[in-house]
This record gives sequence, structure tokens and C-alpha cells, in this order.
Amino acid sequence: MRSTLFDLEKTICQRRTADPAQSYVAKLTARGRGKIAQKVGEEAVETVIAAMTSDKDGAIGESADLLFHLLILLGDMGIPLDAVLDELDRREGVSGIAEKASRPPD
Ligand SMILES: N=c1c2ncn([C@@H]3O[C@H](COP(=O)(O)OP(=O)(O)OP(=O)(O)O)[C@@H](O)[C@H]3O)c2ncn1[C@@H]1O[C@H](COP(=O)(O)O)[C@@H](O)[C@H]1O
Repeated sequence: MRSTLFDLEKTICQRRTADPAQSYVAKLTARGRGKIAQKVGEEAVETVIAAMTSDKDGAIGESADLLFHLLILLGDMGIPLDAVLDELDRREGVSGIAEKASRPPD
């Protein structure tokens, strides 16, 4: 399996406390979780816009930005990428339709 996301997670962890003048990760982290979360939202919107305009190259670039900023946010919250992947593994083979139907009524 490609280790790209795990390698990036490690880099982000190392850069969090770097000099904000030298590191984007450190600069964004220093601005606080609200700003990091805002960036995740912006990159998500930009991904959606690329999709809605059928801009494949744009969608690839914006998806990379989204994953990068999501990893910064997870790192800031102390959530390892492994925890997210474990959750996806837990859901494997469970149809989204069946899962929704099994939820208790509101
Ligand atoms: N993958 C990335 C990556 N993707 C995007 N970006 C940066 O993310 C920023 C987002 O761009 P935007 O135009 O959306 O934001 P902005 O205008 O800078 O910010 P705002 O003023 O809007 O808040 C840009 O500065 C991009 O260069 C990245 N910066 C770093 N990485 C990785 O993170 C590592 C550590 O980076 P540093 O922390 O900078 O050393 C690098 O070696 C790379 O592997």
C-alpha cells in the first residue's frame, strides 16, 4: 500500500512546532484550530466547485489540498490517521443503504 498519507502525517507532526516563517504547517497551526478547520472547509468547497465544472485536474489538485489540510486538522486534534482508516475498515462491506435503514428512528 502507498505510504504517502502516513509519510505526510509524520511530516506534518514534525513541522507543527517549526518556525512559522519557514513552515506553512507551523504557520497555520499557530493561527489555531478554527483557522485550520476553515481551511479544510475552503478546500472542500473548492473540490466541489472543480467537480461541478468537470475540472478533473482541478479536482485532483483541490483534493490534494483537502487531504493535506484534513491531516493538519487531525494532527491538531491528536487523532491519528490510523483511527480514521480503522473506522473505514469497520464499515467495510456494510452498504450505506443498509446502515441507514438500521438506524433507530428519530
Ligand atoms: N502538501 C503540502 C501542501 N499542499 C498545499 N500546501 C500549501 O498550502 C497553502 C494553501 O494555499 P491557499 O492559497 O489555499 O492558502 P493561503 O493563501 O496560503 O492561505 P490563507 O491566506 O488563505 O489562509 C499554500 O501555501 C500551499 O503551498 C502545502 N504545503 C506543504 N505540503 C507538505 O507539507 C510539508 C511541510 O511543509 P512546511 O510546513 O511548509 O514545511 C511539505 O514538505 C509538503 O510535503
